[in-house]
Amino acid sequence: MSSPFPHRRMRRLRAKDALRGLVAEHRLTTDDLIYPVFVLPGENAREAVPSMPGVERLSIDLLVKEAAHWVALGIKTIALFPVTPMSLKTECASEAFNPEGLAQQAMRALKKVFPEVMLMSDIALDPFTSHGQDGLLDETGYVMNDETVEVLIKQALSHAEAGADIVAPSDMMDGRIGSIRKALEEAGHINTCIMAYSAKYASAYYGPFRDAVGSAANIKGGNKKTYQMDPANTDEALHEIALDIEEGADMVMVKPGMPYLDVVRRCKDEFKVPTFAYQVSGEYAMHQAAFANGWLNEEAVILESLLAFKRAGADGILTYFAPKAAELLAKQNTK
Ligand SMILES: NCc1[nH]cc(CCC(=O)O)c1CC(=O)O
Ligand SMILES: [Mg+2]
Repeated sequence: MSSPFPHRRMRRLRAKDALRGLVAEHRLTTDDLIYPVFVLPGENAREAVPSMPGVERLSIDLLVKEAAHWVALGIKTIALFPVTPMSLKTECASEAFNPEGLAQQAMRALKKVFPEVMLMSDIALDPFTSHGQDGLLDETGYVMNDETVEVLIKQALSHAEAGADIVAPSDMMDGRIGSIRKALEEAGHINTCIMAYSAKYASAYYGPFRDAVGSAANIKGGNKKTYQMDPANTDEALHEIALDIEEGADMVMVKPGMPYLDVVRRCKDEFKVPTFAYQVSGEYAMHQAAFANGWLNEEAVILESLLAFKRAGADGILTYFAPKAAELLAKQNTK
């Protein structure tokens, strides 16, 4: 057999924009984006997050104002993360299910003005515990599973009542998806979706987020390794995901994102369910640092980084770049 050259020229299909477009296997659109935002108490409050340049924490009034811009850009889902004052944090995290809590109020305010925008809410106790862990502690400092799940159920119900379209448990307690699903059904919230943070790793990439919500300083024990996953494992991720699907998750998530795209791919191949990934705060921070130094081209790298998630099998991406990416996509489409 002679060599296939020159009949098979891989470069042939790369010669023109239109050809490349024709054979592109994956595409990023604004439909794929979920925008995580931080909510402050009070009014007319706007605070930068030093470790996340370009990200601002906003009080509800400003959040509603800014949301008009995001909606105009085509963003359809917003994930809310409340910043709880230290004075409201307790051992038992009861602020988590306060119907007048910050997340609950923010959801009602946004729903009123933008009924078509989907609201996703974080189910976990870390913004509300005085010790910064995602659950209730026993006397040794261990996060108690079943006791924590009882509180998560109340939190999820209060979010559904406040208008959450998607509740997203990010706590990594065992059995919480099944318990929350059952409670939602019993309360008549049959169409509230659950996006499970199923394969959530004990990652050092969450640092800037913990600055943003003010839980960094107070994490007792310093890490979350007794409930979040070991970065060494992937078979375990599939086991976690299988359980969450069985318990009633509508969508599953892998987190962090870029360093864990192998897990996204394995998840999609194995389960074929709606699969999401979170490009977390640390990933955002390192990109921004490189952009600020002129080391990477901001526009090209943002779109490439997000397209990589699609290629790995993600159906959507939580990203702090969402508005910027939407802007870039709009620009691309009018070219
Ligand atoms: N359970 C809370 C939660 N929900 C999302 C993130 C991280 C998001 C990010 O880093 O952007 C965290 C932090 C943590 O688990 O410590
Ligand atoms: Mg699990």
